[in-house]
Amino acid sequence: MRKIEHLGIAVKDLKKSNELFRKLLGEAHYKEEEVSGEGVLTSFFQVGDTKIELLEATREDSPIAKYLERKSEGIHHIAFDVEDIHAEVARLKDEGFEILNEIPKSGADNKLVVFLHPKSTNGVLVELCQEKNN
Ligand SMILES: C[C@@H](C(=O)O)C(=O)SCCNC(=O)CCNC(=O)[C@H](O)C(C)(C)COP(=O)(O)OP(=O)(O)OC[C@H]1O[C@@H](n2cnc3c(N)ncnc32)[C@H](O)[C@@H]1OP(=O)(O)O
Ligand SMILES: [Co+2]
Repeated sequence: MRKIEHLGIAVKDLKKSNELFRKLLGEAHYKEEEVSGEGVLTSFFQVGDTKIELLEATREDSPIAKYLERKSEGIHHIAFDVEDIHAEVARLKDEGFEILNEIPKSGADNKLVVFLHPKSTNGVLVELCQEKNN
């Protein structure tokens, strides 16, 4: 794990939250991107060498919609940058973590992503991400 790539925050209204986080961070988001496979519309803010990812649900069965039903807005996941996602998945599986998708899927911002079940990580949803073209 090289660094915290981003923190994911579940929000109800991306437009309003973009404005709120612009005020908070002093700089606007640098991109919005829909990831249809995950049922989310994301927006990214650069903070030093890491990022904040805001996530709004785009459909009822989106993980973000389910999360907001059960809990409230707030930190949804922590994402770590990894050099070799397949090697990390194998290592973490060996260590007994529950991998939600062993085959990396397409995330936002040109990344391959894998999630670990929060039940195996002290209640924190963990995302691994690897830059697609490295
Ligand atoms: C675009 C991409 C990117 O960055 O590139 C993204 O981030 S996409 C981000 C959106 N995509 C994802 O999150 C994909 C991975 N997530 C999932 O597969 C799912 O959301 C799960 C994490 C498995 C949760 O789904 P579901 O609630 O249906 O599952 P379940 O019944 O197995 O487990 C339910 C238990 O997990 C807890 N739980 C659910 N979501 C949680 C979260 N984000 N953080 C911590 N705990 C969480 C529930 O409160 C419940 O706890 P109790 O049992 O104690 O009540
Ligand atoms: Co994420």
